[in-house]
Amino acid sequence: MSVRIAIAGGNGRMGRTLIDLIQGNEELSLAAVTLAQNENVPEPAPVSAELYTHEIDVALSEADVLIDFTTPATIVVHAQACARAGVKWVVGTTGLDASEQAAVTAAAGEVAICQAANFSTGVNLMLRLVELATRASEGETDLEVIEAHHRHKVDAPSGTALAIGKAMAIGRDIDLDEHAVMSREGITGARVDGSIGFSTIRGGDIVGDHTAMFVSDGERLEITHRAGTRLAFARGACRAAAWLSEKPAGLYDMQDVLQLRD
Ligand SMILES: NC(=O)C1=CN([C@@H]2O[C@H](COP(=O)(O)OP(=O)(O)OC[C@H]3O[C@@H](n4cnc5c(N)ncnc54)[C@H](OP(=O)(O)O)[C@@H]3O)[C@@H](O)[C@H]2O)C=CC1
Ligand SMILES: O=C(O)C1=N[C@H](C(=O)O)C[C@H](O)C1
Repeated sequence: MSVRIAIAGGNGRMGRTLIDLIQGNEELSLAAVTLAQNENVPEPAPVSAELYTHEIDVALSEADVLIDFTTPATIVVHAQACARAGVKWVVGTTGLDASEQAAVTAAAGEVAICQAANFSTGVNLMLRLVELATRASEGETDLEVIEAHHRHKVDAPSGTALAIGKAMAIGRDIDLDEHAVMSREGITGARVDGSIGFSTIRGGDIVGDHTAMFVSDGERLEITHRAGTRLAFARGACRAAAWLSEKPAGLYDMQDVLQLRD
């Protein structure tokens, strides 16, 4: 039996990529696609127009797992809807505030959820390498994260950049919020020792580039991941959906799916 998937945000960049991908997937079948209230079924529609709905509850009534790459503003409604319907949830949306994140965590008490800032295999391996490199680096090594994305991206730094910063903070045994420097401008003064700096680039159609830098006097290590296509994220999200279908309630991430934990 295939796992029945509802896709939220079917007209979005990730939503369209997922619709195409799921059609060739033997483990998953497409059960429903949601649209924002202001959106229409695309013409021509890539799948039967009957699969599209504006109502999340209608979509969930047909599905085992919701794959969701939409906006932070949808998170609370989708969290409550998944918990109510007993539908598992793959959450890729980034830029959540504390109350939106709390809604995800609360829903994980009812259903299995896989949440990741980045579903690509490469970035998840990179997160492990970053933690390892931070642990191995000297205390005076300066830690910096650079990310670049397409001109339409609305949140900064990217969720992945923040996840890289978190991996650095874990490796150094410090709190990211207390040590992050999100931007620099004007007479900033010299670099603060022990800080983790973030730099953001937005332009054109860049799918998603991330570099973790370990800079010390006399040498520099850079770990870079470049996504060439959104299929890298969509494949991971589909893998997470299939994996999740066997799991009890709880909050998981892509490290669990890829068995990258210690
Ligand atoms: N974790 C990961 O691996 C990845 C995460 N992302 C994240 O996923 C999110 C989406 O990215 P992307 O696809 O590029 O963005 P898009 O803006 O292309 O797609 C989002 C879509 O969701 C729609 N939408 C908004 N509200 C609802 C709703 N209530 N119900 C259904 N649809 C809704 C939007 O409509 P409208 O435009 O009318 O608001 C839009 O069509 C972002 O937060 C991004 O950072 C992206 C790639 C990979
Ligand atoms: O908005 C995007 O496009 C992406 N967002 C995610 C993020 O914020 O890290 C993942 C990927 O980099 C693409």
